Amino acid sequence: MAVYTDISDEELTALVERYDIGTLQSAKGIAEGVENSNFLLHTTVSPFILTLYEKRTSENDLPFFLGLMEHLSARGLSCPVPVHARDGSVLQRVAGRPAALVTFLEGMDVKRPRAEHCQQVGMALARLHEAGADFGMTRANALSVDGWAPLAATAGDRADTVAEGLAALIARELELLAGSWPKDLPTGVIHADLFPDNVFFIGAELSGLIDFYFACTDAFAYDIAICLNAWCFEADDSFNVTKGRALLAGYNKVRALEPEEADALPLLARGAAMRFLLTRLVDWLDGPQDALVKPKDPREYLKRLRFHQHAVSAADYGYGG
Ligand SMILES: Nc1ncnc2c1ncn2[C@@H]1O[C@H](COP(=O)(O)OP(=O)(O)OP(=O)(O)O)[C@@H](O)[C@H]1O
Ligand SMILES: N[C@@H](CCO)C(=O)O
Repeated sequence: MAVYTDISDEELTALVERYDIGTLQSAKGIAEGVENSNFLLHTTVSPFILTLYEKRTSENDLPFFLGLMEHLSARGLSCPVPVHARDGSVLQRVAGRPAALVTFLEGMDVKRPRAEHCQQVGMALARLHEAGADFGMTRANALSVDGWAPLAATAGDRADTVAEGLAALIARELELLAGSWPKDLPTGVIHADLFPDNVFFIGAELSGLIDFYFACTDAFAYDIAICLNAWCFEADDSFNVTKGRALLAGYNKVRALEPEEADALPLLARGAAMRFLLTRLVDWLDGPQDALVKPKDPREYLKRLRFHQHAVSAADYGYGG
């Protein structure tokens, strides 16, 4: 589940009254997600999503995330849009937490993505990168190469309880990544967490993107590398090059990859696997012991990392083929 904070009926009614969105008819907590508390509200006008931001989403970053959704939507990208209260504000405080109401996006995530889904994700990612080009705010990526060593230190030798030799593997890998991480690739706004649960489809058509709470300013190609990790591996941990080819071709159709971006893909994919391995590892070891929030398995990303360690060029991901 992801409802860490309960809200009283009185508080919800008072919240809805701050907006010009009709009167509240129903509210229910949403089970999916692990980061923040989400509620589906129905008013006499339409459905909305109310998010209460929990501890991993910094309040200082909320103007960036909410402003970005508004900006991308104004540029034609389908994503939730923050709703303005009567006084013009988008950020509220509910049950002691920072909160925002956003529009409801129709569609469903796909549980078993196929190549045609991957192609559409590639196109949507490139559109996001283009639509973000004139966004006026920036946010450093706290979960890029400089942020990984502190996560590894938090896990420490306890990593070996998750997989034999994992602590040493992480140490070696971090040294390599820190020494070779590319610094001059084209950058801009990236989503940074465009996993299948954050992309909605209606039938076979992509209907929109959600969950911009890791968005930041970083290399576009790193965002592609995250998607290759999240969309193109099979349940048996093998890389599906047909899906990789579809994702990269979809991206390239909208925004052509620079040669140096393609060359950097194996290393970026390796770093992206490390990022999710580390955040999952820390959550696995130290996350809330609430049986309702099931931590995601870090070992999935260890297996992906091993694939990337052996990749030599973008062709291994289906690029140019
Ligand atoms: N604008 C929206 N329209 C429709 N459904 C939404 C919207 N925002 C969130 N949801 C629903 O709420 C769920 C959780 O949202 P979200 O992924 O943003 O939460 P999270 O806690 O940040 O999760 P994650 O673990 O992916 O970081 C989604 O899977 C989706 O079902
Ligand atoms: N998408 C992340 C979790 C939420 O950011 C993961 O699968 O580890």
